[in-house]
Amino acid sequence: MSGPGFVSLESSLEKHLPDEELKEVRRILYGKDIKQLSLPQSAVDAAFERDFDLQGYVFEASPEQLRPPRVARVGLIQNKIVLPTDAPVLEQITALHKRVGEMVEVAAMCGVNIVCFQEAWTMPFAFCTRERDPWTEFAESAEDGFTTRFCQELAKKYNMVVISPILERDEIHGGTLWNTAVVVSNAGNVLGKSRKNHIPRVGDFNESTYYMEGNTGHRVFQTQFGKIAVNICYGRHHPLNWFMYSTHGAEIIFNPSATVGQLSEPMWPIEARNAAISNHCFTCAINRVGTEYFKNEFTSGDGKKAHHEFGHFYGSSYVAAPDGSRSPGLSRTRDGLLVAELDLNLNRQIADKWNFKMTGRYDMYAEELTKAVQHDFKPNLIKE
Ligand SMILES: NC(=O)NCCC(=O)O
Repeated sequence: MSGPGFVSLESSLEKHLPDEELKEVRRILYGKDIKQLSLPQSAVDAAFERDFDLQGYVFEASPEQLRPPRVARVGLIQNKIVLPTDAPVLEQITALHKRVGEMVEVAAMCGVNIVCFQEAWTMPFAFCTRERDPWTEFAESAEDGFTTRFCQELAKKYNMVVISPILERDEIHGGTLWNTAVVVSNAGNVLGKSRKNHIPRVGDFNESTYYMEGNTGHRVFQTQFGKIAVNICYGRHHPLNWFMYSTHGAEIIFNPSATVGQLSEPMWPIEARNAAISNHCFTCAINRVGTEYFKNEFTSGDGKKAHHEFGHFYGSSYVAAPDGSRSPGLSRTRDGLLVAELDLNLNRQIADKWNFKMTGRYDMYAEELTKAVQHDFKPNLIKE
């Protein structure tokens, strides 16, 4: 059942497993028990009235003698599009600003310091259609577009870092398009942007029709609340992409995504979590939610019938920690805000325990990779 009929793995386990067994299943599936974060009643009420899932968790670290805890609260927002995909472009964008704006207000009530939205949050995920019109009209300047200005207002109002993944129009380079996350500091300044490094060519993810592989490398943004990076969607299938953000010092790596049940759901709980473990950092996986309908049929190049829908975006956003623990996921079917309090001291504590940065044979890999990318590479393959 890859569609909207199944609410979440967590609710299914709770419904069907006896308490003692559930505890063991959780231990094995989710790692150490993480505490629920107590959220203000005003926030709980507002989420109920505004009809979205609100969950909060705490990832603690051990007390240290020389360092005080380094606590940051992150907010992950997943949402459906608001208007039909054939509504006028500006109305669609404005309706999404309004919806996400009211969710950010609740994030502020919960004390969130850094909020991240889903991939291409101001638009339907229309790249499946391969049509240019009107979808390229959703593209905006990362520096001073309508949406960036909106995020700057949110950032200033709530003293919150805002990560805003958009379709970028780059006027300096001939109006080219990019899939870009804009990072706005809590003072409301555009700290910078980070472009999607890996562009999918799978199923209906026809994004290569619109934009190319990003050219901003593995930027890490020093914010007041910690060093953050943004590994956009398809980059989560590339362990070296996570690794490079971590190599540049990222303490929290956000993964704003848009992916559907039929394609990737069994991979979803593993990839960002594995990245948190192998890189000694926190990761935040955010997926779009809902089913989007497009007026013109499109095909998937697989001999099957043309269709109007991409499939169900299954939400299930979650946070993973370097010790292998993770939060439950948000709903598969509803808009949601996941608030997580992270003690960033956990990163070094786990690094000191497991030593992956020390035991990693990066010099050996660097040398072998340098050879492997040459056209005349000879694999180290021994035959009888
Ligand atoms: N948006 C995007 O890159 N999706 C690709 C499909 C996937 O990574 O599951």
